[in-house]
Amino acid sequence: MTAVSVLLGEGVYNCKFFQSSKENKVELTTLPIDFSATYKKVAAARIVNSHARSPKVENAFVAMVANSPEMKDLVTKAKKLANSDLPTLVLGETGTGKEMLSQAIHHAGMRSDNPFKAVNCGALPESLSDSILFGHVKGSFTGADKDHQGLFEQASGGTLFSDEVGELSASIQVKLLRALQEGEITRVGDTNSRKVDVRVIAATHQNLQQMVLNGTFREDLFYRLAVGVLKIPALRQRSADIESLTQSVLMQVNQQVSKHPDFESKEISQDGINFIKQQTWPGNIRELWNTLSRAVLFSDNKILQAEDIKAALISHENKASQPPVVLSAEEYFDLPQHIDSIKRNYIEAALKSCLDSKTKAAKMLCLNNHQTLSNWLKESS
Ligand SMILES: Nc1ncnc2c1ncn2[C@@H]1O[C@H](COP(=O)(O)OP(=O)(O)OP(=O)(O)O)[C@@H](O)[C@H]1O
Repeated sequence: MTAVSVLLGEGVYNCKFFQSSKENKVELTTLPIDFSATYKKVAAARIVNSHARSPKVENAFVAMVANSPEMKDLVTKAKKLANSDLPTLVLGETGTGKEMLSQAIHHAGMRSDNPFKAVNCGALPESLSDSILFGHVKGSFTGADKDHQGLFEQASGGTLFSDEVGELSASIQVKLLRALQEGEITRVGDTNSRKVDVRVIAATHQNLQQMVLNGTFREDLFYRLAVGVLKIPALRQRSADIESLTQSVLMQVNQQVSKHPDFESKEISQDGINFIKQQTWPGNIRELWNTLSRAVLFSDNKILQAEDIKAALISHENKASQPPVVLSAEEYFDLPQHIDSIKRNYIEAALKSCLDSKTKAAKMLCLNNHQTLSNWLKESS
């Protein structure tokens, strides 16, 4: 009779099989089944799922309000991704919580003891982006008076959150691809490359797939980044979150201003919450946060009412400042030209205050991306 026994090796899946018989005693044997291929996926799924419910993971996500079915589903996926160490792409409009979600993934995962570094690729000065991301060696350019570690090296063992990844120039896209593919970077001016072990979580409010089609974003980089994809819904698409988000943000705003000598903790009425629910919030949770901060600061009411929120809304103020339009029946008014001139004025003002950063100016004007801003500018000139 032949008995087969399984001996577990160092890893969970390293198995050796022995068979014993009177004739041959005990000998190493092979089985016509690839156990590791069959059970590895099941075991891995079990590990990821049990990890996804651990206290460490729950703590990492505790501050994220997620009551709506869309957000619950998203957070469940994010918890699984946290332990997978896969490159992750977080999509969502401005202010929806892309950085907060990425931080939670980092803190829930196995890299949590190492740094979380964040970079806004849209705000990187063209001439320094290479050095900021990948570092430089002394003397590589004017002002490089000592060796400098880039963010990739600073995030060693941890996570690099690359916000507005669609803004990276073609040459930096190539270097990022190499860092992801080979795990290697080269400092500016260096002849040797260095190994890096960094998880990249990229984020964007842009349509990267469209950018791939337009030829402005590398297809190979897109597929490298878009392994785990998480799309955060806009605030107006998750009304079930608005009340708890409002309460959570209000609590944090109260905490922030609590050191002020005249501080009085504020609450919000149901009427105030209903008003918040009716707004479209193009700036999402960040806009809600800023609006509530202004309302807490300016209102004399201990319980914030709808009119307090209305008064604190920037967009409402803008609308209120428009004069009423009066036109007579025989009058002609060139509305397209008027709209063009409004567009041009606002874009120029935004570019000026954002020091010519098209991405920031587009964000300021609640446009989808810098390309929309460029198109509008071209059309209105
Ligand atoms: N689900 C949430 N629960 C509680 N607070 C949130 C949530 N999502 C976002 N916030 C808060 O909203 C603000 C904006 O979030 P965050 O900076 O992560 O957005 P973002 O999408 O990365 O913005 P941007 O596109 O401008 O970079 C932060 O103050 C954050 O703490």
